[in-house]
Amino acid sequence: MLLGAIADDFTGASDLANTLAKEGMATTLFVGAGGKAGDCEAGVVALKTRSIPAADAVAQSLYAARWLMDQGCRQFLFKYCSTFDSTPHGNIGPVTEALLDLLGTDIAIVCPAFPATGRRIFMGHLFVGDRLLNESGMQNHPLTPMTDPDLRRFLRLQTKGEVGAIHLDTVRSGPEALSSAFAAERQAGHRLVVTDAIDDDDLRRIGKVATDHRLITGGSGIAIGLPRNFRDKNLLGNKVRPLPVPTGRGAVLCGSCSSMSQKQVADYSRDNPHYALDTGALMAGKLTVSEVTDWVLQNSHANPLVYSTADPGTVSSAQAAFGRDSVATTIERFFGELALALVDSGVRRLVVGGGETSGAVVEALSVRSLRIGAEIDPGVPALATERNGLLGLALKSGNFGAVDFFAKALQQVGTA
Ligand SMILES: Nc1ncnc2c1ncn2[C@@H]1O[C@H](COP(=O)(O)OP(=O)(O)O)[C@@H](O)[C@H]1O
Ligand SMILES: O=C(O)[C@H](O)C(=O)COP(=O)(O)O
Repeated sequence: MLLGAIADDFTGASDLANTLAKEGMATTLFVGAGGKAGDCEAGVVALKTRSIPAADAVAQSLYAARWLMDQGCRQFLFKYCSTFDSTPHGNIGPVTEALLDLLGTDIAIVCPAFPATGRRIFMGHLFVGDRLLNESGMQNHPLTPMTDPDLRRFLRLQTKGEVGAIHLDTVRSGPEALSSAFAAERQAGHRLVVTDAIDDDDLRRIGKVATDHRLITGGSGIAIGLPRNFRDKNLLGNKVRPLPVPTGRGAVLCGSCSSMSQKQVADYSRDNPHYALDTGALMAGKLTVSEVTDWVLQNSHANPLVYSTADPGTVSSAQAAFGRDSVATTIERFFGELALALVDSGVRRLVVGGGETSGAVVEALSVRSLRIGAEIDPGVPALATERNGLLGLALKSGNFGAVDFFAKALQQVGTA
């Protein structure tokens, strides 16, 4: 294994694995660290650490990093959300600083840019499309409302040390100038450096200069230029293999409340059976997994949708009534148990919307690794794994995918 990545949620891990596979690295997505790595050139360890206490996120990330070091990795990538999903006391800073210490290195690029999905960084500020982060809808996220687009200022709330910055004009001034800028940041003691990028060429410029950086952090975009560095050193073996195709019934589970997920749920619901989870009934213990499982199986000929997706007002009301963390945990657990019941009842194609939701589903299925297939929409690949036979999955990041994503994904993760 050449490149080892640690992702703070499952859709993000899938998104990064997609980028690395598209750029020609034989990539495996691991559910947690440990066990046999098999024959891959890039390993992405999916964790569910984005919204847990920082100390726990650091411990789990260091365990994963040590496992990747044992697999022989030369370069390490800490992958978080392209919308920098975190909180003022969140985990991106502490995990990055702990990884710098473990890996014995003194600089980490901080670059969540992912232009293919509209995430761009200019003068240290994160844009989603033509909106600043705090006006993009991410300010309404149920767990990590993003209210400050200034990454340097926001990240500094989480770090021990000062946060540096390299702006677009330097990124575009050639490899020597960019290397010198990183050296200057090191000299200034800035171990985390927010680095501008507004298109894929910027990401490839940064990736090329970062060829010897032991640790890099960002969204999946920052990985675009990394496989080329390994190929230029004749380290890649053209090992990418096509994905096996499962056959069987499908279902869609969506716990994401993003603005795009709301559109996707509405679009899919027009032509397919759909079931909206009643959060109040769920919190009162009046809604059971078995009754929803029965409903899905009765409608399984039409690939039904089950969702908790709701508008920000509805989400806020539920959080006020039952507590943010309690609602989140209960809904995630419900989707995990539902997915397990469906797969063990013969469902062979599962499309999941939401990062935390996907983590709950994949962990409930107790699968150890997933293979990466073709990209369905930017940042979302088809995946395959084994549980009672071949299982096709798609783990959709909250705001990723076109409006018709669910129907498209069901067709691309297997056949009916
Ligand atoms: N109707 C709802 N009310 C409150 N919280 C919800 C609701 N539906 C989902 N959630 C919670 O919101 C969070 C959504 O996070 P996630 O699955 O990562 O979606 P995204 O990818 O959009 O960030 C999860 O913890 C989920 O359980
Ligand atoms: O947007 C990204 O970089 C990732 O794919 C991601 O982390 C999305 O997280 P979400 O919770 O699924 O929105």
